[in-house]
Amino acid sequence: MTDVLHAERLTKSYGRRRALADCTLRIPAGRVVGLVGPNGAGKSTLLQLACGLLTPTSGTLSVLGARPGARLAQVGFVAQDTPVYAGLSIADHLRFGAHLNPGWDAGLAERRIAALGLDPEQRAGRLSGGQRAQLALTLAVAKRPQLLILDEPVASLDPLARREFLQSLMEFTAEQETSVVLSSHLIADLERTCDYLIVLTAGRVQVAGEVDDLVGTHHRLTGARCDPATLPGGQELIYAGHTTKQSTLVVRSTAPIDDPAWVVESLSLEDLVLAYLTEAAGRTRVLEPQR
Ligand SMILES: Nc1ncnc2c1ncn2[C@@H]1O[C@H](COP(=O)(O)OP(=O)(O)OP(=O)(O)O)[C@@H](O)[C@H]1O
Repeated sequence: MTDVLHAERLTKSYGRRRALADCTLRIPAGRVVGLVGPNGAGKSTLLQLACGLLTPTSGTLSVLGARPGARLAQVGFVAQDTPVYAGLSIADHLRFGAHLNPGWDAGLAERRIAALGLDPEQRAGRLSGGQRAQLALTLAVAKRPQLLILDEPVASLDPLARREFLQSLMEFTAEQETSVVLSSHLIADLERTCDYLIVLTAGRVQVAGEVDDLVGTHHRLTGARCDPATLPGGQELIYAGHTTKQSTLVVRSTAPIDDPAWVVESLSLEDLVLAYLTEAAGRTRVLEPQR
């Protein structure tokens, strides 16, 4: 199956500001991909490049095997600010969607609006932020796209709506074999939903891969204070934190670690992401004991 997204040395600059730098990335089809990174990491830039809304400064990008924007009928996109037409009703939006999209699923759109308890005659401008996001998501999903790109889709939803939305997204993707790329700061949500993860910091891909592989190959080591430079070759250091007596390391290793000097633990996805983010942020790594 063709990769849904393939980037080679993809770079995007806004004037002198480099938002993405030399990103090389392959996202296989059929995954629900979580894209995480701190504010300003380049997530929206990458998603907008994938939709053809921005053009790369250098490097190449293909989406569903074609240039971005060439297969728009197969790509559903919800931008971070979930834009809708304030003066049009919900029903107008659905009619508009039916008119513009050859694969439109009117039944799905109507069922979703009814399940959300929304009045089809209500103007979009009168919806709450969360309801507006749900309308934008309904429009994207009813296209029955091969690839759904969601830029922080759950940010404005309340906790129950967030859980319900992610649940319906998982059901939809399982039924339709749709690939999804969604950015979020809510790692616990991604842990429940995603089977593929990309961590982006300062415009660079720090790690990308199947969630099960990532969780299986990252380990937390705790032991007497040491110099991480002494780690064996097969262990890639991701994070190191030290007190005067103790070191806590996060390492990536495909081989099991059976050194008796370490207490070895597995990491949750959230801890794994935080290890990359902490390291990339250059946080103080020497933690002296409190006096
Ligand atoms: N239109 C623009 N003009 C100039 N700089 C921009 C523009 N859009 C984004 N940037 C800059 O590019 C960098 C990446 O921004 P981007 O919006 O892609 O990050 P993000 O990871 O989506 O952030 P957030 O989590 O805050 O939404 C930031 O430094 C941002 O200031």
